[in-house]
Amino acid sequence: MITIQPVATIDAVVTVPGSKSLTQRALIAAALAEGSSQLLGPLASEDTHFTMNALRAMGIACDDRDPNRWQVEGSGGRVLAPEGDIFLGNNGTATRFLTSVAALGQGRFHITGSERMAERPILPLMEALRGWQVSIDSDAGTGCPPLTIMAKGLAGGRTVLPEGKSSQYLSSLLLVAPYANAPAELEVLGEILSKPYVEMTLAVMADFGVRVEAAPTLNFFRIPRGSYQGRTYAIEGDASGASYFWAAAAVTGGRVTVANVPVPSLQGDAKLLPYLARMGCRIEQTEAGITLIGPDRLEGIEVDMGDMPDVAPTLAVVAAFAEGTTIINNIAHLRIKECDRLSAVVNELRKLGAEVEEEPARMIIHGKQGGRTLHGASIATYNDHRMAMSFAVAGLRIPGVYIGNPQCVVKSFPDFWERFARLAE
Ligand SMILES: O=C(O)C1=C[C@@H](OP(=O)(O)O)[C@@H](O)[C@H](O)C1
Ligand SMILES: C=C(OP(=O)(O)O)C(=O)O
Repeated sequence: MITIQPVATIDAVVTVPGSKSLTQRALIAAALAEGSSQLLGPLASEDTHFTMNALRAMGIACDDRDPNRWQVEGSGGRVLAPEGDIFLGNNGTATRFLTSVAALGQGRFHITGSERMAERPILPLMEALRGWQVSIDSDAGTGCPPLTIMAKGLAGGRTVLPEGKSSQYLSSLLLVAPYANAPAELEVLGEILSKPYVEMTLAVMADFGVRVEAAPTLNFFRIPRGSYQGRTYAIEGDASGASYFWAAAAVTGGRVTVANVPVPSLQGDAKLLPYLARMGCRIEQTEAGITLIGPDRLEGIEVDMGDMPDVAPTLAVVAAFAEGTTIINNIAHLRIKECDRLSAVVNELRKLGAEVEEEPARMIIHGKQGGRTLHGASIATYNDHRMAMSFAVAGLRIPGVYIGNPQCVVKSFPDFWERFARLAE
């Protein structure tokens, strides 16, 4: 349990660790590439170590002794079947991405994870891989991990990705498609949520030398055969991690500059900034970074967060301090994250005294008197790093906010609490 101390105001410059999404994509592209790669400014966290250790077990040499410069020796697309299980904890990105990487190999791969990962679906990805002649089964028949893959490479040709609530299925297929035995075509059914992550995947693939032909709607792709080329690759600071610091300025009427998230960014979560601007915050872009200046009075807004689920909890906490109502639409996919994040955010905001409505795919927050009616509470974090980090922001304004299981931030931001405490200095 950690106690958050309220602050009068904030004036700080912070840096954040490397992007989790970019680090994991770069690790995979580098692992499959011809030649070696250096990743500059990567994220060292529980999730990225799960990814790296799994790649090592598949025969890829990764050297992370220098925390700012990881070295990866590309295998040219060769993937070995490890003796034991590939355990990926509650890392949804790695579980989805490495399932397809395993399919490139030869032999049996067994992918497992935490109890929660066994509730996070992967069936649409399994079905699309079957379209490329991959033999893959969910051990319990639930369409969730653990999974067994009897790998013999990807046939390529045309396959269809059924509708699902994660863009990670699509990114996963795209990342490995250049290594199929024949040029690949991929059709995607239904609404695509979290689209900027797909654009990020295409950008990283292009940076490592593979260009994909993509329909503007992202529902059809042609992927040529090819291979990634090893390179030196600089990773942006994590925009989702930065959101807690910008939110801190928003709720305290203070000022926070995040030094290492560029705008424009490859990360869709940087688009939280225009939403915070609509709530009344001022955004300034200077050589020092992106500065957010909180207003005297935050206004409620209506937003679609289908494209940026990871910062929906951040916005929800800020909304509790606004005057008027905030409606966050299109967030059904929050229910299959580290926890059911839609319910979790609603429950914990209510503990702080906020009036919140929960619907299947949206959340309505009635900000009363600019947060002056809120009070402290012990916040449960459901072993979800984003619950811990977003509710910490509330504690900067209201006394008596305690965050349970604070160490869950190791998933994406191991030294979050040290950096957060420095806001008060
Ligand atoms: O591709 C990625 O790196 C991610 C995609 C998103 O997941 P969904 O596509 O499942 O929404 C996001 O929530 C996750 O943290 C990272
Ligand atoms: C949803 C997340 O991650 P993943 O899906 O990779 O577990 C997250 O980091 O918020």
